[in-house]
Amino acid sequence: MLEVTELDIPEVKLLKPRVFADNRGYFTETYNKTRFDEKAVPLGFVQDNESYSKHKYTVRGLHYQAPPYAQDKLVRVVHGSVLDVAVDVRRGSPTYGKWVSAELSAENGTQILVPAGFLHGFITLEPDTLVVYKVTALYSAEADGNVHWFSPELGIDWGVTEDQAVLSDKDAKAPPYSEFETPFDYS
Ligand SMILES: Cc1cn([C@H]2C[C@H](O)[C@@H](COP(=O)(O)OP(=O)(O)O[C@H]3O[C@@H](C)C(=O)[C@@H](O)[C@H]3O)O2)c(=O)[nH]c1=O
Repeated sequence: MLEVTELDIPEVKLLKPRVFADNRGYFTETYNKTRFDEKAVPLGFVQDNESYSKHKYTVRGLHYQAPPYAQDKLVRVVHGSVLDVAVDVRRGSPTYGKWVSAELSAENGTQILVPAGFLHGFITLEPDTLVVYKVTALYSAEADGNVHWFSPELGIDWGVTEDQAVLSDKDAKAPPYSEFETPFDYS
């Protein structure tokens, strides 16, 4: 069983796999290709990632990989919690420049599918947060790009002020959305 719901940008989906609880704890299939392809969208994942963030309010994002290394991402949290954010940057999309967010936690077991053509980022809501995600293209340092997470034009509600966030140097120095030229097209 896999429950799939669409967010306000319908290509961004939330997935909830069935959890089998018993006296020992639980079992769940976090990814089943047949069910995923049937209920969400057929995709070929080629890399699994894990990131650990020590502090509450660590922000990672907003990131993308330009074509031909564009990545669809299937993201979940195995310890702690995050607010996960996806921004539509597909030129010509009816929801271009719009963002959606969802809370992912170890407790709710919710996964988010962030398609290629979106900026992606998250803020940890607890210390010791472990995020794991599958992607459909291999990492490419050359194709890697970022946009400043607190760009005012985007108006993302991160639930914090800018000075509260813990960031990498790269993300702190990221160009604002006003300078971003999207490499993605809507099709
Ligand atoms: C993302 C990535 C990074 N790296 C290396 C590059 C760098 O030296 C180190 C840390 O990379 P970063 O600072 O970019 O890691 P991080 O800020 O966690 O980047 C990630 O953020 C989230 C929000 C995403 O959506 C991911 O696609 C990815 O961009 O790991 C890889 O070797 N493979 C990868 O796939």
